[in-house]
Amino acid sequence: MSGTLAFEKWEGLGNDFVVLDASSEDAITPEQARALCDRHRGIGGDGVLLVIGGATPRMVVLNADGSRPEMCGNGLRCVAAFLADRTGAEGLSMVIATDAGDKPCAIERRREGLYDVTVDMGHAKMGPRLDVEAEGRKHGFTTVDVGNPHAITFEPYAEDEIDRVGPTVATAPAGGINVEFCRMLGEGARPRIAVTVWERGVGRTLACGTGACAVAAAACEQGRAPRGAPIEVFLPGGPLEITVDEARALRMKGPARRVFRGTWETSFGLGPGHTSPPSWAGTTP
Ligand SMILES: N[C@@H](CCC[C@H](N)C(=O)O)C(=O)O
Repeated sequence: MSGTLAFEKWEGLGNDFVVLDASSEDAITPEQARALCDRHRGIGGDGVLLVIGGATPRMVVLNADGSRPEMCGNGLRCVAAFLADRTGAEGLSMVIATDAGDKPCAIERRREGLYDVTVDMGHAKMGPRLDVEAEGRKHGFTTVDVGNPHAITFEPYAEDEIDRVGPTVATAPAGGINVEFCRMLGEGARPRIAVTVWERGVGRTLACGTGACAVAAAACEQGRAPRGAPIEVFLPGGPLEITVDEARALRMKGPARRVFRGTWETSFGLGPGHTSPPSWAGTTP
């Protein structure tokens, strides 16, 4: 079966997604998500974001490997901007439902197709220490759940070591985990943290919004950063501003940008819940 798939491509700090209007959660299969994310034979992306309309719109995330995580911070900013983009409003607030709960978002339009989005990400939950054997030694990680799971280290790691240790840690616990390798750049009143991410179901990405939140929460917990003040988390794709309050409530602020719109002549067929609204099919900005 073949069909035409209308999509938008969005990115937040280089964490990039194929965004699709959908009328149900099973609009595409894991295999189709893998095909869409393929950087050589598909559109290319770190994941697919299904946007299911309704009084409270819903985001469903599929990683590039077709697995379904509970949450995606950069993806949520992209979905909020995708929805705001259609209204033409300069500023807008909305709640978006996710598998990790409802997330209030405030969207400001910077210019055509470029938005700043602030999200109340919910509360961080500190988890048990994770020890993983790799490269002949034990690697210790702090675990933090921000809707999806993260393993965090502030130990120094070389770039090539991250590529070897990252995948081992990401697949160590049942269900997998996202991995963040961190370095404090500045402490005190204006803390800054450099982070390299190895994402579950994707691999190295240029940024991870939930990862930045988890890192900020771990830094506060370990006394590396103060609560209640913005923490700058520098990812390879750029900075995110994260605030962690006394109750571990998280706020994330960062950009979301539409890269292009298009249609894809598919050869794999679409799931029963997929919709291609003619209003935005086939246009390129
Ligand atoms: N890049 C995302 C996280 C996407 C999901 C993650 N790979 C997982 O499996 O939990 C973000 O910006 O948060």
